[in-house]
Order: sequence, then C-alpha cells, then structure tokens
Amino acid sequence: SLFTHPSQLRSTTYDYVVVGAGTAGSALASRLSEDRHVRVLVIEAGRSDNGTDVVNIRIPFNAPIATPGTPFDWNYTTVNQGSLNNQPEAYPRGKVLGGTSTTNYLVYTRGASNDYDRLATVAGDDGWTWDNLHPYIMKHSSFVASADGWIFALISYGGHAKLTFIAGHNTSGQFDPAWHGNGPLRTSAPGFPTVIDSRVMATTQTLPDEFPFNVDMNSGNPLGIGWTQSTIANGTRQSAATAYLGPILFRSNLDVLINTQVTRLIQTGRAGGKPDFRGVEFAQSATSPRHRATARREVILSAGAVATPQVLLLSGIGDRGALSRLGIRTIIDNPHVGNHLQDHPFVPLQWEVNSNETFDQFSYNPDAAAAALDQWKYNHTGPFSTNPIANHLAFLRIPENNLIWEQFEDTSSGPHAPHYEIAFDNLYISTSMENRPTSGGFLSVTTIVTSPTSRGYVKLNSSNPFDPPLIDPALLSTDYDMAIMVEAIRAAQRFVDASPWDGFIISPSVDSAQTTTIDSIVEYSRRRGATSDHPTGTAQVGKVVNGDLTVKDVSGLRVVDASIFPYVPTAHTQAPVYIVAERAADLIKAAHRN
Ligand SMILES: Cc1cc2nc3c(=O)[nH]c(=O)nc-3n(C[C@H](O)[C@H](O)[C@H](O)COP(=O)(O)OP(=O)(O)OC[C@H]3O[C@@H](n4cnc5c(N)ncnc54)[C@H](O)[C@@H]3O)c2cc1C
Repeated sequence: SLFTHPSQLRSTTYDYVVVGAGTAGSALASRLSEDRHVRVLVIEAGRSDNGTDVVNIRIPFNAPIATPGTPFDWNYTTVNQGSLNNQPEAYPRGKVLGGTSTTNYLVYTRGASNDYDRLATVAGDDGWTWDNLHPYIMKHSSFVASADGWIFALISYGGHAKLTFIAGHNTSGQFDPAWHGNGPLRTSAPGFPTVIDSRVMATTQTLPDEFPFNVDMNSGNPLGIGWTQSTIANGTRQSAATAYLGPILFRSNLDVLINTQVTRLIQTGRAGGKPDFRGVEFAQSATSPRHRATARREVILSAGAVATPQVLLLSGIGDRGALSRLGIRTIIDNPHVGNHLQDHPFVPLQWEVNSNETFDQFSYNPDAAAAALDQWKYNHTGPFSTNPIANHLAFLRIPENNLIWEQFEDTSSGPHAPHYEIAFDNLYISTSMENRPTSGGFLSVTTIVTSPTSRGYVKLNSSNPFDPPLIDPALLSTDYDMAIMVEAIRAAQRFVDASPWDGFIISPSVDSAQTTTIDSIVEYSRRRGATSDHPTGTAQVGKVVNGDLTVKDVSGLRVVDASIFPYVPTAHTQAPVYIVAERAADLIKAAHRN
C-alpha cells in the first residue's frame, strides 16, 4: 500500500527496510516482496509519480524540462567546477517514486561486458561478470514496438478508452532480439523518424572503419553506431515506478511511505562482533517529529549516489575527522564514504543545417509545439513520443596507434569498452543561453568521456539531514579526461565532414565555431562542458561495500544503487543499476534463505 504519513504505517518492524524508491529501490522492493512471508517497508523522500501535474515526466520528449527546478527534483547544485571555468552545475536527481528513472533522458544502454568483468574482479565475486549476470540482464527488461511501430494500442484520452491501430516503421535490423528478455521494464527503438537518421546511417557506410554500424549496442559490445534504445513503451516513459513498483502496490506485505526522508540509520546493537544497523529514523521535514522503524533481516540503502553517502555519513559511517568537526559520533571510520565520485563529462557542438524539419521548430513555433502535444495526448505518437536526445548513439575507442597512448595509460575496462560516446541530436543543444539561435535548423553532436579518471566527492555541509550535501563531480579535472574529450570532438567533426552531410550542413553554429585547434577545443570544453548526470562510485565495492554489497565492518546493512560501482560503467547508468538491483535481490534472498 502507498502511505503519505508515518502514522499510517502498519508496523514499526519489517523484514526489510529499503531506503529510497528509486531505480534500484523500486526493483528491490518488487523482488523482495514476491515472497508473501516477508514484510517490506520502502521509505521515499519524494512524491508520487501520479497526479494532474505529471505530464512532463510521462512525455518522453519533455524529459529535459522534467528537471531541474521542478517538484520532481532534489534541485542540487555542485560546488564550483574548477575545470569548467569555475562555474557551478545544476545536479538533478529524481525525488519521486522511481527516483531518477522517472526524470532521466530515457536512454537505455548496458555498457561493455568488460565493465562488469572489472566489477567482478574488484568485488572478488564472479557473479558480477557479464556472462554470469546474463539472467539478470534478460530478467529486468523487454523490447517492445516503437511508438510508430505496428501496434494496436489501447489509449485513454479525455476519460475515454479507445483502440487505435498505429502503422509505422519496422524495427528489424535496429536491434538484436537475442539480447532482450521478458522483464517488466519495457524498452524500444526510436518512435519518430528524424531528418538526420538516413545521413547517420549513410556515414556508417562511407566511413565504416572509424564508424561501423552496430545492430545492438546492448550485447556487451557497444562499439560502433547504433539505433538508440529507450525506456519508452506506448510512446510513454517507462520507469522503475511504472515497471516495478506501481503494479505491486496492492501487495499486502509491502508498505511504501512517500514524502518522508530517512534522516539517519540507527545502530540497534551488535551482531557477529560488528555494530548492527537495522534501524532507520525518518521525518517529513526538518522540524517535524522523527519516527523509527526496524528491519528484522536488513536495511537496504538505495538513495542514489548523492544521498546514499549522505545518509551513511549522517549515521556515523565515514571519515572520523570530518564527522567529528560536524559533531557526529563516528561508529565506523571509513574515509572512502562519499569519496571517489565519478561522472561522465559532456560537451555539445552544433551546426546550422539546411532543413526546417529539425526539432528546433518546437522552440520557435508555439503552434508546432501545441500540435505535437495534442498528437501525443491523442494517441501517444508523434515527435513527443520519442527520445529527446538522439535516434543514434556512437560508442567508440581511440585507436591503439594514436599518440595519446604515448602520454596516457588506457583506463577503459577492456577491448569492448568505449573511450568516448557521441550522440547525434536533431536540434540545437547547448549548456548555455549565450549565442542561442532564434531561427534555423540545427544538428548537434554531444561528446562524452566514458571512462574518466577525474574523481570528486559528496560531503556533508552540516549535520542537518535536510541540508543538501556538498557535491563535486570534478568534471574534466584530469589531463586524461580532457585529452579524450578533444579526441571525441575531433571524431565528431570528422563524422559530419563525411559526404552524406554535403548540402545539409550549412556551417558551424556561432557558439561552437571556434573549435578548430586543440587549444580552442580545450577552451570551448571548459566553457561549455557539463555533467551527463551519471554520478557513481560514492559507496563503491571494495572501499565501502563488500562484493555482496553489504557495508564493510557493520551488519544488517547493504547498499544497492549507482553508488556501488568502482568505475562508472561506459553507459548511461540506469540499465547497469537495474542489473545490479536484480542480482542484489537474489543475493539478499539467498542470505536469508533459512
Ligand atoms: C537529468 C538526468 C538524465 C539522465 N539520463 C539518463 C539516461 O538517459 N539514461 C540512463 O541510463 N541514465 C540516465 N541518467 C542517470 C540514471 O537515471 C541514474 O544513474 C539512475 O537512475 C540512478 O539510480 P539509483 O537507484 O542509484 O538512484 P535514484 O533513481 O536517484 O533513486 C534514489 C531514490 O532515493 C530517494 N532518496 C534519496 N535520499 C533519500 C532519503 N534520505 N530518504 C528517503 N529517500 C531518499 C530519492 O528521492 C530517489 O527516489 C540521468 C540522470 C539525470 C539526473
């Protein structure tokens, strides 16, 4: 059942207490409560994902306006980013059922097999290898028709249900069915064609050595250029809330409490010579009363890569010196908690193009935007039913004979792992309002460093749990990351110099024109670089948690979310989080089997 106030809870003792109903937390809650004999409590700081004001979290195309600065977001800001001209960055995180899966940009990528194999090595647990994770890779998701695929759809519109037949594109050859299972999270190929699709595909044929076509980037080998897969079904966002939590809220052994923040974990005693952390304290605001609940089996922290270390630190698990300066009693002295934050830096470039069919029309022309919105509301099709970022993504490696390798050691996880990613965007994308056009059509390419060496942190600002933590993703702060970014941008420029773009591209945009030399690319990257919103590593395997994700040196407590990755996967991070959560659910069930 769904509760909005702690007084409504049916008990103060559960078998499992899950902190955070986000991407991982919702999947865990669903799997753990499959056993009707266990009672599960999930405590979520954010709101429901239903209501009259949720249209922007439902419409795929509106993902960029779902956050920041909305009631679905924690609305964090980073500390000034020294390598990005000392500017702070908005740092969105979903504060809603489904967590960041309810507010993200819907791209569905699993990363490279080598990423998981490296996780297994660090964890000292073969269960994390790509091959051994296969059941969980197949178990969490399924592949369905695109919004413009051949489907009969039951659409509810204006209070009426109606059966619509939607005829559209055939997605065979755009993904490999062998790599898709039958799990609750539905994903699909692009649901609306764009004017750049055929040119991207043609470039894979013109320059096949550097930019080969890859039919399915989710096979463990993402290298090449392929069709984007997204967490979209029936033209609508699919999240951990819609896929996992919503359908099981009726379970009598599951209590989900929203609008309530866990303020700290409480030591409930000692077990096996270690402090036992089976208690949670929670409150609805800084001034409202604190409540408590206890887990008979364990507490699972799934608050995400920013809030998980924050809650650990508030509970006395962290660096003793830093905690004592804030008046927090240290129970476990571990300087790694909150440290080693990793994220993917990205930089957008734009070109003016010879087309009035790019998505830019929706920024300039309110009538076009209104018509697209009406179409989406009518039958969940049209431009608003598709991923706002890109119909194609490229994951690429820098060749072994590149001079960069004389200066740097390769930090990627292995031969299937990309050094960088490029997204091909059918509109003007920039991190700045400066030089933003008010007419014309644009192609953007966004480049991402996928195996960065920059490391930042999440730290407490005070001992008040309602005070946002200090966040430093340290974007582009190493020479290595900048060198890879330069290579990525130069590759993107080679891509659009290829013949399929002749007659389409008019000229570089005013904003990104000054990127012709290495120095000017570096200067531009510092000016326009930003976060891809993929924080990881703040409670990582090996340093904060063991290979089975239990927290080191305590009992009764596990972390299951994006914090646990020792290296950020070479992917947009939601699929890796779902995969980890699915295996973690089985690890937890096995740990309590008798
Ligand atoms: C703007 C944006 C775009 C993105 N785009 C993509 C994309 O296109 N594809 C992709 O794969 N990834 C994307 N990501 C990243 C991806 O969504 C995340 O890596 C992933 O969802 C994280 O899952 P999680 O379970 O670790 O945390 P979350 O899903 O964030 O879940 C944490 C939950 O815990 C709750 N919580 C936090 N603190 C507390 C507390 N003290 N008490 C109770 N509850 C608490 C939060 O409200 C939240 O619901 C994007 C992220 C952002 C911000």
